[in-house]
Amino acid sequence: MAQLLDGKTLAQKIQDDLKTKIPDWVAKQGRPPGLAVLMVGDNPASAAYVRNKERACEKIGMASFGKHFPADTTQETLSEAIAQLNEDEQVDGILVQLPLPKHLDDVALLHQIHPDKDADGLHPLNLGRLLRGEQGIRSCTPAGVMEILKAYDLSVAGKKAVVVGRSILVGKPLALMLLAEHGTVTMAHSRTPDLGAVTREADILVAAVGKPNLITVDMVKPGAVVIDVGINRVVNEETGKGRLVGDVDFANVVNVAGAITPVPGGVGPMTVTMLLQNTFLSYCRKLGV
Ligand SMILES: Nc1nc(=O)c2c([nH]1)NC[C@@H]1CN(c3ccc(C(=O)N[C@@H](CCC(=O)O)C(=O)O)cc3)C=[N+]21
Ligand SMILES: [Mg+2]
Repeated sequence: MAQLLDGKTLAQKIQDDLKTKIPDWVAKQGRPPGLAVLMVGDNPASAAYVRNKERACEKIGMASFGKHFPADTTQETLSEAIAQLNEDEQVDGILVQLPLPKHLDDVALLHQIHPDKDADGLHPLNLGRLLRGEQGIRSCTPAGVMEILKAYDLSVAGKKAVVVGRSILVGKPLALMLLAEHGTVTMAHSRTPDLGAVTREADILVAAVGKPNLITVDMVKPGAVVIDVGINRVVNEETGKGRLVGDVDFANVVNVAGAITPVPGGVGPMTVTMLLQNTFLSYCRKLGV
């Protein structure tokens, strides 16, 4: 059986650490770090994520400023809201919950967030810094993956890493982070022929596509580290209950992999934690520490 990479416990540990640090800062600076979450519409999955983020803020003593807008909100209204948050001294991190309703231009809004308040690490300046190997705010999900590897002493240097999925949210930035840690990185995606032949080479295999059971046991090299970034809600036909699964056929792959992240309880909780950490670091930087 593979070693379980417990992102939930690691996330808890990092959040506890932030929770211990924050009161001292509040005492000295007169205010807590603050995160603003912009959400548009009432997509139930987004609403649940946003609630989680706000609850996590509250738990560690960070201020959260929820900005919830109706589904028919205009680009101008949102643009105005971001401009205000950019100026707001209480706000250290700004996040636009994705996906946005179709009529809105999400990229234009992401570009508008001040790069120093870009808690999600999706502003082109921060992505450019990652590409160049400069310091900057790193996107949360890939940063969470790297934290898991580090916490479990799974070194990347010299390893063959295969990232399946090339989104700007996960696949692309994660490939760059693995490369920065001296991995030999391959990016695979929906147009990759014979995906299994590629993934079987991986010492570190990351699935970030959003397709249940995409990675089957025959696609995994024995002993490989398997990181499952997929978050898929599926309904059990018999019970009618919804549950969360990743992109990896966990039940079978767990018998072959050397280490594996579960879903839930793997990468997901780390994403939220990295968002808090990014906001805290922006706060510290702003105060010149
Ligand atoms: N601007 C933006 N930034 C994001 O980072 C972002 C986003 N938009 N839109 C949606 C996706 C998705 N995402 C998740 C965060 C936490 C869990 C998470 O905590 N998952 C738990 C389970 C949660 C549950 O049970 O529903 C787990 O895997 O254990 C999942 C998914 C962030 N996203
Ligand atoms: Mg893709």
